Amino acid sequence: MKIQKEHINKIKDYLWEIPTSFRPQYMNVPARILASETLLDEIMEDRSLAQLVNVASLPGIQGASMVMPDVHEGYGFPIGGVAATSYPKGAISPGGIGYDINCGVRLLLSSLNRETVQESLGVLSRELYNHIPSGMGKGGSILLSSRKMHEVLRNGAEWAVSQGYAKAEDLRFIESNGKLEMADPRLVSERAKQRGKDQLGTIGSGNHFVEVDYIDEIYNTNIATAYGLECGQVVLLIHTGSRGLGHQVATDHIKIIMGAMEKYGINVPDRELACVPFDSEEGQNYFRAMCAAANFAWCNRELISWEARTAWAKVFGSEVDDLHLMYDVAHNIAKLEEHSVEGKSSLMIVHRKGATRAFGPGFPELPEKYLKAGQPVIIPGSMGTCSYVLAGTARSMEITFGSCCHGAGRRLSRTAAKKQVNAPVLKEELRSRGIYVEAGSFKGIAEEAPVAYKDINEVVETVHASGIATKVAKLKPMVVVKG
Ligand SMILES: Nc1nc2c(ncn2[C@@H]2O[C@H](COP(=O)(O)O)[C@@H](O)[C@H]2O)c(=O)[nH]1
Ligand SMILES: [Mn+2]
Ligand SMILES: [Mn+2]
Repeated sequence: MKIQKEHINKIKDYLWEIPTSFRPQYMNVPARILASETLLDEIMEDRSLAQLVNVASLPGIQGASMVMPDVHEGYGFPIGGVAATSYPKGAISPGGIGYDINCGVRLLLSSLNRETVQESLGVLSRELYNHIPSGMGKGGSILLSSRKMHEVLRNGAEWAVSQGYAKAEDLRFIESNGKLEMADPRLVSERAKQRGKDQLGTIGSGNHFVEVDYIDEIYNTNIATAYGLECGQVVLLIHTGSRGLGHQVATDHIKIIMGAMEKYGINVPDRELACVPFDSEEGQNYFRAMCAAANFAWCNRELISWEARTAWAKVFGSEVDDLHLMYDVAHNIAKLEEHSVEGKSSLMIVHRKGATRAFGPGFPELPEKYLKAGQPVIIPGSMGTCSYVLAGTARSMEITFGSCCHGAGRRLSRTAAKKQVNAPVLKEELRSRGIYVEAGSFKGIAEEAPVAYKDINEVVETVHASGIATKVAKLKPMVVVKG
């Protein structure tokens, strides 16, 4: 089914809708798109909107099936999608979370400024590359026994603190404090545990990275001050998830859930939307395993922070107590949250797949110094353009179930990017612009070239103008370590 422009109604600036009358036989709610006119044209080039319409058929879906402006097609659900289902009988669908459970980003702040680090960038890029294992299947220095694996899966980032890899203060600056209480390590298969046992502290390949940026522009001084951001300040951005462990959890449970659908009489237009009632045995088993994998990812980003802090101290001196965690937020996850649809508030299962939580001011989980500002929303762009920090708003609660975009979003497939991009030339070009790239392969650089991604400025303008998040600061890259 190809979605054409005539199927889409404009609701207001930046908000579009495909009504249920488009596919009344299976759409339970309308499908909504948050995009500028330009981005909408780009979005229509792949299967994202057909997938968005399919998601509207999920049992128990509430309000609307939604996509953010960075949307592109994914496994069953589009990447950049949000779907909230009713608790406890609505659907839980692993495809709505993605294979890299709790892929996410964190931002750490240094006390150094752009000029101070300029001379050290070459050394810094090599030290970060040497301290942080990257690349497909690359293991780290920690080998988890099965007892320790259970502790990590149960306790998330807290485990890293308990072992002396991080200070307890980090935990306050992580979504859900880096730990989902419903995690049950017994529901994570032996195969998944085997895959993950040497993967803590590793970034993996492709789209994942560790990046040194400087703050190029501040848009909202009050919020920037609350977050501790200043113009010219050097910061570190980490993007990765739950590695092979999370992938195996998704693989195992998708198979189980596909097999169980018939029992619950569930029919969806695409097998990749496989789902079961949240309160079913299979639904609970997946959710609790997903929580465990999410905990593994938070612990992973904490361990990578430890490696980065070690490299940092080696380059800038151990007396510099630096790289304080500003915030860590997931973009592939399902959470139980209270939301309101047509004035009625209730508990929902919010699937965010390539979408960032963006809760507004006053959200009690936030550290006190962010309470007035709202939750930090960290949006990476690409290795050659820029990234952004935004703040969640009350408006996001009204229109996107407290969610925002998670990046620029792909516009070229990996294969197409490899055909178009000459990686050695790109690496040199970035170097001439002051950006040091360290990567395991030229193939990885080509796949992740800036041209492979949409215009991050346009994506961020869209979420800012639609009111779901407020622009706070723009970051520009100086060092990029890629898998
Ligand atoms: N600052 C950087 N941003 C990057 C880089 N490579 C990718 N990206 C952006 O991250 C998001 C994450 O998307 P995901 O779906 O892979 O989780 C992506 O949309 C890009 O905009 C980079 O090297 N640096
Ligand atoms: Mn990601
Ligand atoms: Mn990922």
